[in-house]
Amino acid sequence: MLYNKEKLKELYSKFLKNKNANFEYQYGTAGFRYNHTLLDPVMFTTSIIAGLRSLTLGGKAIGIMITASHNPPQDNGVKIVEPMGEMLVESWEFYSTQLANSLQTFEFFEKKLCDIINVTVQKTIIENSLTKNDLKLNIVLGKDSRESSDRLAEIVSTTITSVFSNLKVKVKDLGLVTTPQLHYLTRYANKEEIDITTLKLQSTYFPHFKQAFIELLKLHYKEIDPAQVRDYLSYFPFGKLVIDCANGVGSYQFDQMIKNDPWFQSFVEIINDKYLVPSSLNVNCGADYVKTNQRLPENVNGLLTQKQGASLSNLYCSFDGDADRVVFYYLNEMEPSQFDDPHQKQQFHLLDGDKISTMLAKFFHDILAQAKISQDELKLGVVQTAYANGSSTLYLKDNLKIPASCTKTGVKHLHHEAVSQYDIGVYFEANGHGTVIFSPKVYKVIEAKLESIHKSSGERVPKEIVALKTLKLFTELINQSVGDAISDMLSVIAVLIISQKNAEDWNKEYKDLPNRLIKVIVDDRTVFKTTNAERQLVSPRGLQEKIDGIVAKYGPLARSFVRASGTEDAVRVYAEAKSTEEVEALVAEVGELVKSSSY
Ligand SMILES: CC(=O)N[C@H]1[C@@H](OP(=O)(O)O)O[C@H](CO)[C@@H](O)[C@@H]1O
Ligand SMILES: [Mg+2]
Repeated sequence: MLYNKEKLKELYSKFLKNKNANFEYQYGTAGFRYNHTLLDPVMFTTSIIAGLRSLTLGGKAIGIMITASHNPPQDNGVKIVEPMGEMLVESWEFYSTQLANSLQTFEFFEKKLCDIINVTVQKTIIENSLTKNDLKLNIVLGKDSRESSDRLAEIVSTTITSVFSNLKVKVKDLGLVTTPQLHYLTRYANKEEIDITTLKLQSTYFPHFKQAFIELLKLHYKEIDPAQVRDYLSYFPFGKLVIDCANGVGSYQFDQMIKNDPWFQSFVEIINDKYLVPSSLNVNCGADYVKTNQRLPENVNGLLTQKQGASLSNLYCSFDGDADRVVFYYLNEMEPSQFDDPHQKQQFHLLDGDKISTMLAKFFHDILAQAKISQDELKLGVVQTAYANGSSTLYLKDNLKIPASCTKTGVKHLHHEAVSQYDIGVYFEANGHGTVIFSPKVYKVIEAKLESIHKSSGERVPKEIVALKTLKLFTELINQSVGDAISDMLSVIAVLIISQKNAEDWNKEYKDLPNRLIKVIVDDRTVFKTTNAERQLVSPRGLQEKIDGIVAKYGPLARSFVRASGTEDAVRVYAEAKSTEEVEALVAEVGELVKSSSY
């Protein structure tokens, strides 16, 4: 038998004590995510599923992350990470949901477990003629800073080690890590085929990203003595980089990354870093707060920093609770004393996920041109969702002539589109969650070009070489497995420094249409079904026509759509229009329509 039946039964009783019999769990966009009091049973079943996934893949390391990202402090959640750092495959999301909802009696639960084992691990055993001795199970575990995270992590470790005590089991508990760090280390363990118990951020994640960032600066500012890293500061087109860490794990981890590095410390200021006070997580701060409310988080002081005798504006960014999202912003250059209200909107400029993706796309577009690589050789494209600002899509298509696709919400959809459609696929949700992926062809083209330049007549072609090396270093600086606030932040500032642009230059590329996103609570959100990358409702019947009728009143630039959230019990209404007044009126009208419909 693969599992220890006695232990399974014991833990079943232990973790099901607080089970709410009528509650239906769903592995959604971001795994299971609920109020923490509902999570003990689902932690138990999800740990078993993760264990089976590892066994099915011949002992490949599987990640488990305990987090509820930007949700309020009382929530928590769990998601499973595939060996190469990707999100769990869809068929296994289904098994996870099935097992979590089969807890009525122990017999029923065990039967369901055996059914899942039969179609998964058992197949691997037969196909590879394995014996029990060959079966290995490796789990890499991480958690965010919520109060309930310790308890939930304990359930995972206990379940894995007890239920599979008959097999060769290893669980590496990384403790407090960001979601992307967990993805990165899971991928690293499998790529390098190393014993998971030896995994350390200090020797992998931190040096990797720091190194790529510094190498990029050295490549572009050769005239400076590379030993004098401090000198590069004079090339920074902003004063300080102020990072709002949402009082979450990002503050702990970024602090670890730079703590022995006076150079990084000299241009970074971390605010909202109270990860040891879990009740403050995401409260009036963090990427979701800043993006949704389009205002500053708490604790931003001072707009300018004195550098080399000049006053330079600071650049700000906000991570979310598990540091897989980042948004940037800046303030007009005014002394703090001139502000009546530090939250005045007119002085606040948001640079969200759309601004990040368009900036990166433009940068890679220019780099490819400098490296003399055509669009036929390497296809560059951007993936967005319906929430992308209409101006960003027009800017990509009309100004930059870069293809842009639209997918359903949830990074797994964007990731899939980026991988299948493009060689360099830039994908970001408007909320700042995203990354860039580079196909194997990118690496081949870079190497082939570098080699042919070196061979050809000995003549140096510096601009082309610098462009090729820049591209190569960005494949390192970007965490390709998943959106990563730390890696994305370093990539953005690297682009700003290399192109010598400040936040205002960046923002000027296109002007966002005023937009608004609201939540409407309805009796049953599952009746809201969509098509066309979630931009149109097919159910409830007739509602889309009514929405179209309202939108038509607001002119050609106006847009509004309605969809059920995958992470909250609510329906989301998004609107954009040519003025703030119009967008407020439009979103209110569509919101009222949804609310007043008797669903
Ligand atoms: C409008 C919006 O921001 N939706 C978010 C939110 O999904 P919903 O399905 O809309 O609840 O959480 C997801 C997971 O973090 C994220 O991928 C997505 O972008
Ligand atoms: Mg997150």
